Amino acid sequence: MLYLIGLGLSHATDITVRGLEVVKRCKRVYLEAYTSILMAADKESLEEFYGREVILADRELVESGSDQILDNAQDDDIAFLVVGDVFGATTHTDLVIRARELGIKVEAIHNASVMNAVGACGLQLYTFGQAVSIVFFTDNWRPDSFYHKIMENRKIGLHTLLLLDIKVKEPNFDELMKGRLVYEPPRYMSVATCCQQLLEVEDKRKERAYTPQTPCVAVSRLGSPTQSFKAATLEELAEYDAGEPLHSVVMLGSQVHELELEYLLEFADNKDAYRAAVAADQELFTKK
Ligand SMILES: C[S@@+](CC[C@H](N)C(=O)[O-])C[C@H]1O[C@@H](n2cnc3c(N)ncnc32)[C@H](O)[C@@H]1O
Repeated sequence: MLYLIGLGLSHATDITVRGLEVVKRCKRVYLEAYTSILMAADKESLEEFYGREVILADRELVESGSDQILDNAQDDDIAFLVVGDVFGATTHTDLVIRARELGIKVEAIHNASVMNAVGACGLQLYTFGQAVSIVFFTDNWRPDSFYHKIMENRKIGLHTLLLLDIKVKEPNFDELMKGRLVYEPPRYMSVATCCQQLLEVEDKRKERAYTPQTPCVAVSRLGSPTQSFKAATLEELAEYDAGEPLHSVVMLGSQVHELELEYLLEFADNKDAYRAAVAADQELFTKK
């Protein structure tokens, strides 16, 4: 049996009781280590809490070496641990499909995900549209396919959750040219970088999916003791230091309920200015 087990967002102890029982009796335990990180735990603290070895599974192992993970899972119980919820990243549906092809039974043990814990900022989960991923721009690769998804969400009043790029185990190309495989330190996109990239894309496209004054919420280290929210405009967040990773951003939809706004104002430095930005942003789409 392949068990996909969500770990929640922060502490080693955020795993569910059922998840922990399964981890303790599985033959091998893999930790998916490239789509997210726990805010207050790492491989060593998980091993200590579970009382057993945890094998780090990088992107290469999960995407190209899944047969190694699934080896003999027809007979043995294998645990595959995912930070957040098991289906909070699309990659893991591939693993389930591969397991099914091999005749391996699969069971998911769910947990909190950034996709639902983001409700802690005060915006209603029911009024979120498509989530989008924002990847690090490079000198010659500046993808903006997220733009039309934000536009679609905002046209019908929905909020957009922006999930920010994580780069782990990226080879250093200069070293690679010299025939050496050296990895760059991990990089986690910040709120500021995300918002700067969004402003650049709007400046280029000029279709007004959003403006520099569009109200957003910065979401930092959700579920951890240092969790924080900042309600501000896109251009203000482009200058905001959100501290240690992980970060996400929510761009408000063009319809914001009064209760959502009341909740959000707690996180605004200038409540009147934020309220005015929300009102002006709603006008943007009623005129279209
Ligand atoms: C590809 S998603 C993986 C989601 C994960 N499987 C889950 O269910 O929560 C990773 C991105 O989600 C966001 N994220 C995940 N955990 C977060 C947290 N605790 N606080 C803020 N953002 C978080 C970050 O933008 C991060 O780069």
